[in-house]
Amino acid sequence: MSSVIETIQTLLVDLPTIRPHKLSMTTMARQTLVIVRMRHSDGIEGLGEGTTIGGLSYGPESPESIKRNIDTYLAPLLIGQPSGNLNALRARLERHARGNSIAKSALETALLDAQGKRLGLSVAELLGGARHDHLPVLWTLASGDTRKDIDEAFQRLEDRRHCDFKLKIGANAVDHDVRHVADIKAALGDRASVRVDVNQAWDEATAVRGIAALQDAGIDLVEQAIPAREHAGLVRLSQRFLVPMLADEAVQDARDGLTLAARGFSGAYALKIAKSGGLQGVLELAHVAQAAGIGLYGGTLLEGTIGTAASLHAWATLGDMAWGTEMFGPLLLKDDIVVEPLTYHDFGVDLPQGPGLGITLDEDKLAHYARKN
Ligand SMILES: O=C(O)C[C@H]1C=CC(=O)O1
Ligand SMILES: [Mn+2]
Repeated sequence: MSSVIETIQTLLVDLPTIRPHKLSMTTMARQTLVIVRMRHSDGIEGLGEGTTIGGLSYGPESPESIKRNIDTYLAPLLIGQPSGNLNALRARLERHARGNSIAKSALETALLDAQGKRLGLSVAELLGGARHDHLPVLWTLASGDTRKDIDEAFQRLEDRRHCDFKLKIGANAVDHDVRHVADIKAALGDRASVRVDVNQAWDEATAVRGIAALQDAGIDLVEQAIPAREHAGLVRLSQRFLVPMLADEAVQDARDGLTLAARGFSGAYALKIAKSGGLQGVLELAHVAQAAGIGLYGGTLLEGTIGTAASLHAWATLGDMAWGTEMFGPLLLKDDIVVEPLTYHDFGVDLPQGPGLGITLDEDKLAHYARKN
């Protein structure tokens, strides 16, 4: 008899960050991973992970709601179903549950991990094959202090860990933020690419003023300067400036990608498995972007190793990503819950090898960091 899904366990795992991570909407001192352990009747376990940033300040899903919605609504849709038909399972989740893209991504990751282990293929191989085994990774400077950010950037350059940097801005007045960014760019010069992420903090008039100054300062990319739903404004900004716009919160899935492209947006899309409900959904968005001549960027919701590995398997199947990736999530965390962490070197990260995600849980670490109530 072919395998069926038997149990789905969810765990909240709290890991401290190596330093406060200051975003426009909140400051993170820890990250909460929602870990999914999906057991199948053939004895195989699939691992998945869902994260968000800053509780509810980023989006409508919180770690607690992800866990609760999987336990109460999504897991019962999957339990007892055949393990191997991922397209049917994805359609079933879509038909019976709206939204909840982070929860769905965690589940689809666990399904793919199990299927890969079952067939002896990596997740990238299941998705058609990896075109890369080493992907570039930038680092986010977000200590909130210009001097500290500059020191951090030089350290990463020296260690050959990162040569592209993203600065999180939008929490302060625009002039203050622009000075902060310009000082960092001036210190780094041509040694590094510097980009900014405003996380929707500006209105369009502020964005016009801020982006003009950022462009003069030599910034390479401006991410989500205005609110997610202001597609028309984002199109105007992309047409007004030479510095390219990166759409993040504005594009969740392929449909958003198509709408924005059809309205005349140019620039790049931040791909995130969490926004698109999983690896298949995010690749659909990537293909729309490719068809529209829009650049690709491998994004993160600050996932730990499992979610980061899942994303890497998806990005590895794509051709060149014009803006690389930001799959540094595990490096922002003080500890890990896997036996073998990802390998970061030479300004990037290696695609994990082996069946499924290529990741093994460290049971002791998991037990230590898992929330007890
Ligand atoms: O891009 C975001 O909005 C989310 C995230 C990615 C890197 C980072 O520091 O925050
Ligand atoms: Mn962003």
